[in-house]
Amino acid sequence: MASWVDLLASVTGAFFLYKWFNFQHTRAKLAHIPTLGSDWFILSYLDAWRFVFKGHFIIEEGYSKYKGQTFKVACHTTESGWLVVISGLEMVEDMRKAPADVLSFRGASLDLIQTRHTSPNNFKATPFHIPVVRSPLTRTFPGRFADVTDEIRVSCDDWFRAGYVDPDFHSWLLGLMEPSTGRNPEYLNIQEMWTIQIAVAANLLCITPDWLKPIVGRLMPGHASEKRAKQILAPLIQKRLAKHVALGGNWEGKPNDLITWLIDNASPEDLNLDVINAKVMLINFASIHTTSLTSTNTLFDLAARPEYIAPLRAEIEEVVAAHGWTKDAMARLVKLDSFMKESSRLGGVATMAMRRKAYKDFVFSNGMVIPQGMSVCVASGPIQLDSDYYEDPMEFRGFRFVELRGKEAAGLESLQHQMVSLDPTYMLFGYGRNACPGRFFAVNEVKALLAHIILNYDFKIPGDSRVVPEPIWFSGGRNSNPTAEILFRKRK
Ligand code: HEM
Repeated sequence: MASWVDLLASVTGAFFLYKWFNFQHTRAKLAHIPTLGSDWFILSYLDAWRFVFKGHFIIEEGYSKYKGQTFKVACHTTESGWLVVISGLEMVEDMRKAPADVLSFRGASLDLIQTRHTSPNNFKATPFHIPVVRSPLTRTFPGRFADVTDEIRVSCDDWFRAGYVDPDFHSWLLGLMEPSTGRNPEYLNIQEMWTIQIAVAANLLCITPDWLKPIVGRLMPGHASEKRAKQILAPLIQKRLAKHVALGGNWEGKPNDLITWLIDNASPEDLNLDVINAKVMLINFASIHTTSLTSTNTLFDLAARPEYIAPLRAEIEEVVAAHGWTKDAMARLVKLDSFMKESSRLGGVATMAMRRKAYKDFVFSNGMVIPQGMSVCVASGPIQLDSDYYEDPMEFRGFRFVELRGKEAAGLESLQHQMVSLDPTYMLFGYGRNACPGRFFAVNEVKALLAHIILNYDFKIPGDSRVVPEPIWFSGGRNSNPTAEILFRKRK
């Protein structure tokens, strides 16, 4: 009779055989695309781990070898285990024009975030949060700009009293617009941690065998956080749902906030507490860390280049004196916009953009084929540092974009060279139909936060250093160094 050891050895052997067969099958499909690293079974698995910690170097190396073409890297966060990287602007345009049912943002995100297991409520629901961000949120915030700046003032006072910066105000702004719940420290902490919990769980799930994922997924702390957030928001959401059902879309005193917009845009199947709560969390997921990283990166770049502080302060003082703390004033802060954009061009939040999954075979105009089931992205980081697109690309020129606007006589209303504009040579917000719908809100929010800090605080890197602390890279994502410090002092 076979012992347990024999049985275990057979199951393990069968599992590896299955993995090996799958690997060979995928390798054959992608044989026409050069590999950066090894395309042998075990070695490519090790390369996928190397990508987690050295992804940005690997993408840079691929770009310098295959600029204008395509290469592939081993990667845990795709279904196939490979990520195809493109680098030519013509190919970027092909991707932009590809229909969503051929190259899918949602397909790539479901793999990347492992949504089926990390947040089943978001997985089951339709993506109705996207039109909510694109339309009512973006339309409403200019008229609510006083709320935005008030929240920034309150948050800055709290942070600097506490002695550290914890940019959390988004939950109140986006999620609730009701200070009693939105400023609830437990809720803010849950929402902030959820983003990290989902990112960690997704990476773990990507290397978990498929049959184990439902079990491992359920054990992840993100589920408990979503449940607790739901308990906190339940009274608010349920009251609104009840009114919506009883009185329809229009009732007296209906608040103009995210929960209302989500309820108004949800289909009948999505109109329930679980889904509305999950959508609030998802929108905060998309906005909290991206916005705080962008603000933090810009602050470090500015603290390391104090010569920019005086001209930026002068611009803010002049514009705010004439136009107050309004959305209109933010549009006039052209130097600050340029500085923020230059900071993101050289740093940003990731070295790749436009990750899509091919739901059908996709053929680029140069004949290159991405087979169905494979994931593809753009080497946006190296493109942003390429001398073909930027003069002296490695030099930090804070007013680079405002000078370009001046040269081309682009008026205030022109989006050209502004941080929100979409451009294949600047992909902080992605490109094409899935480009970030929250970018208008995000840029204005970051600008208002930085303008407030620049006007009200003196700041510097300890020891008057002019060196920006090294960022921490993870799977091609760029995070500010968590041990780095900036010293702040309230201006007299
Ligand atoms: C500086 C801050 C932000 C950055 C750098 C950023 C960046 C991005 C990027 C790169 C994408 C993917 C685009 C693509 O693949 O083409 C994206 C998508 C998205 N962002 Fe943002 N984002 C920011 C702030 C926000 C904010 C504040 C919100 C909400 C108010 C938001 C909501 C979304 C949503 C819902 C999507 C998914 C779009 C879709 O599925 O079509 N983002 N963002």
